[in-house]
Amino acid sequence: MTTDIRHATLETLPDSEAVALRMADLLVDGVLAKTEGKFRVALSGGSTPKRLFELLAAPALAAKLPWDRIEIFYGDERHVPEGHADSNHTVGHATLISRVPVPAANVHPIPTGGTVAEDAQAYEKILQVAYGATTLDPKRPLFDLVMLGLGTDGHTASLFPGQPVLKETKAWVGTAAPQTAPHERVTLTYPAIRSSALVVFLVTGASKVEMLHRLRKGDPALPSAHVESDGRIIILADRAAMGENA
Ligand SMILES: O=C(O)[C@H](O)[C@@H](O)[C@H](O)[C@H](O)COP(=O)(O)O
Repeated sequence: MTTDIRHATLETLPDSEAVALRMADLLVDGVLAKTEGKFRVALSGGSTPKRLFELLAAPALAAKLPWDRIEIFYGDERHVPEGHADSNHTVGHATLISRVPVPAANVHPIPTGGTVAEDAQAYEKILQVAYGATTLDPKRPLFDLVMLGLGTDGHTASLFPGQPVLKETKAWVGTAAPQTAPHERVTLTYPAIRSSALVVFLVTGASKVEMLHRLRKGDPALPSAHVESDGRIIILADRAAMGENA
């Protein structure tokens, strides 16, 4: 049964550190509960997840995870050369991947060496090989966990307002050329995000108050409000994003 944003579970935490800790718990619980096959997680980009990545890389927590059974993907990527400071994989690699014993074969950065269209197609192929099929089955999610952020314009991943990729109903990966953010982008589409056991939005800080309020109401003007999951959706928000510290 597909979950839409109005049926998401909201958890309000005291601050961004508590949000990161709760996300880490959800990840550990999910990985340990998965008894067969690899746990496929799509990491979100931007600045919010950095603290989560640092927590997951901390020795005490890292030791709890069977890293050989975790496959790491990204929800989106800025179309910049490998190693560029603005790349989500540069951040993910520096703060998490380089610090934990996850096998290199389990890490799938979004390609950025070709044209943005070529790289989107290449990433879709990577996902299909990992999934073992080219058609998504609602009863068998592509991702065990999709982490998403929330932009101050209501975007998520690189599903930005007004972008043609918002209308994509078949492809798993698309491209975006946002006017309000740097770089062309490669992004998971709604169908790929929907193929998930759990979607978790991480929303922290006072700058997100308006968008979080509109997201929770399912405001159709927000690309993030069209996110669905074949599993569950959880919104982890701190008090600042809920406007409670005003
Ligand atoms: O590549 C990206 O930038 C992200 O995927 C994007 O969707 C991000 O999650 C939001 O813009 C929130 O960004 P912050 O966490 O920096 O507020």
